[in-house]
Amino acid sequence: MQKKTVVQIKGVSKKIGSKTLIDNLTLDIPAGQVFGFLGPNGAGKTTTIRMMVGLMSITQGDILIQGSSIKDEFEQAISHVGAIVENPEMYKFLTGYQNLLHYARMSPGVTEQRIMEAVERVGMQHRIHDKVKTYSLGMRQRLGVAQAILHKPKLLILDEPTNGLDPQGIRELRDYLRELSREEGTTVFVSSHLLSEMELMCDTVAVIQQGRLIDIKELKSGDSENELHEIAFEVNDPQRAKAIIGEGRIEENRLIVNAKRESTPEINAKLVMSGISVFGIYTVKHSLEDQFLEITGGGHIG
Ligand SMILES: Nc1ncnc2c1ncn2[C@@H]1O[C@H](COP(=O)(O)OP(=O)(O)OP(=O)(O)O)[C@@H](O)[C@H]1O
Repeated sequence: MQKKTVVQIKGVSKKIGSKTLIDNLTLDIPAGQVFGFLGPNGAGKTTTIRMMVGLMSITQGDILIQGSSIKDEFEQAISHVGAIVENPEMYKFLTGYQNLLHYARMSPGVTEQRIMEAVERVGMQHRIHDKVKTYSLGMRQRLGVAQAILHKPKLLILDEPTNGLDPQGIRELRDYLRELSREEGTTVFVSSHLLSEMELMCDTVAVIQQGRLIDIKELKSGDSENELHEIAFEVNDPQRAKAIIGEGRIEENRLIVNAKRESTPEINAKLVMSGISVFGIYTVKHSLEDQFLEITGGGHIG
């Protein structure tokens, strides 16, 4: 079955003066996913997002949202979008709820019931009647997301949502974004320069660098047990170790095997029982991380 597509970025380029910020970017974002947009600082993530929400003009190409062109049918296209691109403006001396009520009055059809539903989606029901000035960064962000989803958009766009959050905050963000995509069928598009966060949050990741799309990867969400890792066994006789295991590659005094983490003890036992001395066992690198570091040159990331 063909996947339904919410966003089609079609051959988009952005030029400012003689500088090409985005270079012929083509990308389909399937419905119902948490889709990651990954790239080092300055790769062009924010520029792309600005074009997706009409904050910046498109030099060449087009972006369709639910089939409507952001260039030619802006009102129609943007009606499907909720976004936090820059920091959302909130009135600090009003409560979270009063802020949402204020926005709801500007969006036709948003009922008080929907406001509370959005509040629950981001887990803010216990603090929603407190003043915004008492909120932590994470809570302000939740309020921003609640505001962005009030009108039940098909697409929620968040630019670097994990910036400034602690690990607990990132976990909570991941949980409610996943729930949002599951419960309301919202497609979530998040940008980040951190692969580790994208891996935890996203179903698919598109990698960009210097304004160009360089890779798209589907991630096996929540299935880390079945993921293959490169596991290195530091041994006295790597040639013989390879013959015993029947696979792997040799690097100096190590045999490196591509295997699930759970098979480590089994491989180790096989080696030891065949008289091989094992001095150390460690996971070399995650393959996606490997690729990402290779592609982006490593130094710029996070
Ligand atoms: N208005 C502008 N005029 C000229 N160059 C710009 C403009 N806006 C952005 N750039 C440049 O375009 C490139 C992409 O910037 P962009 O902000 O989209 O990157 P990013 O991937 O979002 O990175 P970051 O995570 O650092 O925000 C950068 O080199 C930036 O300096």
